[in-house]
Amino acid sequence: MKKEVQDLVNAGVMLPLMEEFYTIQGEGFHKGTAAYFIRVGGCDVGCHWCDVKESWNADLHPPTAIESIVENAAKYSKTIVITGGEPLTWNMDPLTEMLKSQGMQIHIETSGAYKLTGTWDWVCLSPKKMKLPTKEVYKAANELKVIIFNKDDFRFAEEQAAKINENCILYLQPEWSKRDKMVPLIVDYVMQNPQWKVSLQTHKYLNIP
Ligand SMILES: C[S@@+](CC[C@H](N)C(=O)[O-])C[C@H]1O[C@@H](n2cnc3c(N)ncnc32)[C@H](O)[C@@H]1O
Ligand SMILES: Nc1nc2[nH]cc(C(=O)O)c2c(=O)[nH]1
Ligand code: SF4
Ligand SMILES: [Mg+2]
Repeated sequence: MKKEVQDLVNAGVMLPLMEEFYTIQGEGFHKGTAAYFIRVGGCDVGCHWCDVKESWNADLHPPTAIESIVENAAKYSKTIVITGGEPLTWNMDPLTEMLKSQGMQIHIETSGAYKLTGTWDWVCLSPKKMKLPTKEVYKAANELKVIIFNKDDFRFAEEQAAKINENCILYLQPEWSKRDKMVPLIVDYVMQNPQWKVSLQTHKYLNIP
């Protein structure tokens, strides 16, 4: 990548854009709501069950001016979800400022592993054991969404819930490939521990992006 472009990416005024699509938020608190998704490339958290591994290598995704990202988004929706990859790999201040100036509601899907940048109307924190969230993200999170791949993830979920702000809504979401095994355990767990709610990847059942 040319140095000029690299500098713009580092500043957050260009971002490696993997894909953008208008769909229904499938997961968590806003499931069922129409939203425009912006998927930014780049992630080195390394979840072995990640369902978008193609996003990891930022070099495979074209550096794109945030003006053009915002211009596209404005055609579709007032509700924007920034995801990835790990969006907090990059400085989210310029993108979120520009989306806000267009009056958009901006949500983020994040592992919280890097510095919290950007201004957000909704923060979905999905913490990962390999790279834990920063203190700031625990404070800012509106929902905590822990992925359940095995039984130890229930322990991890409680450990994360102990660190989160008191208004945060708590979700357990089955890892997709383990859903048949994990869903019954999650159902029992939520009935025993009703401070938690179930989140499913409903878009996968609906066969939409
Ligand atoms: C692909 S990640 C991108 C955003 C950010 N890197 C993160 O992990 O939160 C979007 C959401 O999908 C979840 N996810 C990824 N792979 C999954 C899988 N195989 N089963 C269930 N949820 C998954 C993540 O935990 C996260 O909540
Ligand atoms: N429909 C739909 N809802 C989603 N919620 C979080 C997603 C993500 O990959 O961040 C996602 C996604 O990829 N599609
Ligand atoms: S942090 Fe998110 S994008 Fe990165 S590997 Fe894990 S699930 Fe995938
Ligand atoms: Mg997804």
